[in-house]
Amino acid sequence: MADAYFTLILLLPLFLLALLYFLVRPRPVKIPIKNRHVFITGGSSGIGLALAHRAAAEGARVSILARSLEKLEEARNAIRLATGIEVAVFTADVRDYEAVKRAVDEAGPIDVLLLNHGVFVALELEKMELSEVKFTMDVNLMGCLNFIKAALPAMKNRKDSLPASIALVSSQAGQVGIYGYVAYSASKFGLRGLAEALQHEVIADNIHVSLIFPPDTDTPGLMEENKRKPEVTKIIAASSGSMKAEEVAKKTLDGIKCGSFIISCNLEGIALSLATAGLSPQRSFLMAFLEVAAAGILRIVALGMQWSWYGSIEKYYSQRKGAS
Ligand SMILES: NC(=O)C1=CN([C@@H]2O[C@H](COP(=O)(O)OP(=O)(O)OC[C@H]3O[C@@H](n4cnc5c(N)ncnc54)[C@H](OP(=O)(O)O)[C@@H]3O)[C@@H](O)[C@H]2O)C=CC1
Ligand SMILES: CCCCCCCCCCCCCCCC(=O)[C@@H](N)CO
Repeated sequence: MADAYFTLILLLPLFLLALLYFLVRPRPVKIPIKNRHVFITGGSSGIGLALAHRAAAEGARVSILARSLEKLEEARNAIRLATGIEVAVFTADVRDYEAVKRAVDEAGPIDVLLLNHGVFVALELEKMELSEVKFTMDVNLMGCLNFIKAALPAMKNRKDSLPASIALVSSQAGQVGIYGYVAYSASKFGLRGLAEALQHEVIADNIHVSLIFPPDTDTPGLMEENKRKPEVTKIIAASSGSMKAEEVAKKTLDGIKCGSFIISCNLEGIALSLATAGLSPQRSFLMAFLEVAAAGILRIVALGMQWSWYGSIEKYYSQRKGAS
């Protein structure tokens, strides 16, 4: 009897693995980037610039887009200096559909569309101007919709039969809401709904959607954000440490190349993605296995995180009361 139980406990995970192997959708895919057109928005700074460097070094034909031509040319020079490769630059504000359309038409059909542009201010909603809230939503969310709408027809009509990719840079603050990120989290959570629905619509065209969830990353954008960031936002964000832009760029390109729907960047990020797997698509039966096996325990860890974050918020407010 004890033996039978023992065998069952051993066999159960094997059955589960076998089941998940047949169950996971969409099916696994490999997306090459060498000799293909990789278009990166926000490619003049931070994570986008690191992505452009890396994609160029891996042999892709790279285009970068941002608002400031000056920063774009600086980026182009830096990439030429480091790799000897010439990237194409395009200026547009992602909020302006006509300008985006012109850039996309000029650049030619895209194989890997990397929507990385983004703006962020960490501030309580109460202290933010409504114009800043709208700006965040317009750039981070509408900017991606504008771009996809403009680029999709040519992406669908691409000549080769190779798989293509649309990748969106969200944030760990797009997986869990955090103090100071009411507007930002709204814009980044929005990308998830966008991505899940879009994957349904483009799977038949062999286009694969990825969502990237970086933690705090050392970039010019973060330096700027830190000037006004509430202390408690810093404490909560520190739960996931911080990364270099080059490390995030590596995880991102590796994830895109194997078609991962969700791309986490560090260990905390993997735990966060497992804990928030929900109904998102999963191509890897091994990740699916982890999602199923770890669900219960990760919910307890998540509740522990909230316990500690609410503790920080409580402390922050009692100190502020004491000070005034
Ligand atoms: N750094 C971090 O801690 C984290 C960042 N992220 C996300 O990663 C992405 C990149 O961040 P990061 O590298 O730090 O940002 P940076 O501020 O360093 O760079 C942002 C890039 O986006 C471009 N951009 C901004 N607004 C627009 C616009 N309206 N139209 C076109 N281009 C625009 C900027 O160029 P220009 O100003 O010339 O237009 C620049 O190239 C963002 O989506 C961000 O939300 C996610 C998690 C953590
Ligand atoms: C269940 C397991 C949980 C594991 C730990 C989870 C830790 C979450 C921390 C979230 C940090 C968010 C940083 C946002 C960075 C960002 O986007 C800004 N810098 C703006 O760019």
